Amino acid sequence: MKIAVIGAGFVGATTAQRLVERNLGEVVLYDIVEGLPQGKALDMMESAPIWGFESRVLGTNDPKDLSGAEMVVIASGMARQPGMSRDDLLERNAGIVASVADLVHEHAHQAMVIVVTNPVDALTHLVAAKVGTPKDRIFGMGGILDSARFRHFIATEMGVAQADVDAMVLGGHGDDMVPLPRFATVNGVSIETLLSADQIQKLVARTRDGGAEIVRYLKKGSAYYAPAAAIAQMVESVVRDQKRLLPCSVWCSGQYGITGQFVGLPVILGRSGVEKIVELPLSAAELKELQGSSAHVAAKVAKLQIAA
Ligand SMILES: NC(=O)C1=CN([C@@H]2O[C@H](COP(=O)(O)OP(=O)(O)OC[C@H]3O[C@@H](n4cnc5c(N)ncnc54)[C@H](O)[C@@H]3O)[C@@H](O)[C@H]2O)C=CC1
Ligand SMILES: O=C([O-])CC(=O)C(=O)O
Repeated sequence: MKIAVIGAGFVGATTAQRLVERNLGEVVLYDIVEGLPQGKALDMMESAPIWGFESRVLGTNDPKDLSGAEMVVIASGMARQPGMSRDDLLERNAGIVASVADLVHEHAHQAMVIVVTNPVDALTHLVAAKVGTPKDRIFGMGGILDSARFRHFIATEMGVAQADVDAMVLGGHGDDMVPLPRFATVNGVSIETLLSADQIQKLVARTRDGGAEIVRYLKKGSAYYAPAAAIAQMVESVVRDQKRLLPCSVWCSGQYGITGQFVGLPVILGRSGVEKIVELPLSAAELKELQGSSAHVAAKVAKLQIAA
């Protein structure tokens, strides 16, 4: 499968690396900065004999190279700086993503699209509107990353294997995301029986702050190793038709009482894209939080004044 990654910055380039190292397809890494995607692609290809992968990555500044891509990952745009929220990126990144959406529409309008640029839920809405991608073939990345952070924090707090921890974070990928401790387990055992309410609340708060915590350390940008792993997991579920159950920002048409917008929900991802939105039996309080987070996304979308 030909997979285009748009934006050869920290997230885009690390994603390209993860995709080729897992032999998930032929990757085209596109950026507007001359030489940047070419240099990073050549560097990655020079690791192929050592690391032993056969997939190739082509770096380019020519939008024509996007032609024929079956999947497009959009990771172009500004990353936040300390003190900023993801929402503060809305106007700047909407302009960048809108111009990228025009390129995708022109060169790869049949492609399945994964949006990463923040604020991701609102910008997924923008791309869907501009490219005209069917709603089950476009989704945003946020929930897998937030869930991975929650899982990591639980594993670290308990001193157990990372692989034994499962957890789910729903809602918009922002400060009011909705971690669900009631659905978090260590090898099938609810964390509510293993940790105190106070410990769980601290893990939830650290998860909500997870992106900002990295920004405070890096000072000049945001996370990219875990984000790239999350994107690669989405791509792999589609390319290998794995039908993984993963939280992704998807178009809601009544699920969880939410209609006409993108927000993070559990979905089954397979070869045809979003094959099913899974409806969990949320408590009234969890549902209220999810709907509140989705109302926040809707307010951002309203600011973008996207033509219907
Ligand atoms: N959804 C999520 O969970 C996550 C989202 N992000 C977001 O991903 C985005 C990228 O982050 P980084 O890679 O760290 O930033 P970066 O600054 O390292 O890279 C951004 C790249 O986009 C390129 N670019 C700008 N305009 C472009 C255009 N019109 N066409 C093609 N390329 C263009 C830039 O030249 C740059 O190379 C940010 O908006 C960040 O907030 C980052 C991590 C997680
Ligand atoms: O925090 C940011 O701005 C980047 C991001 O979305 C994350 O790492 O969760």
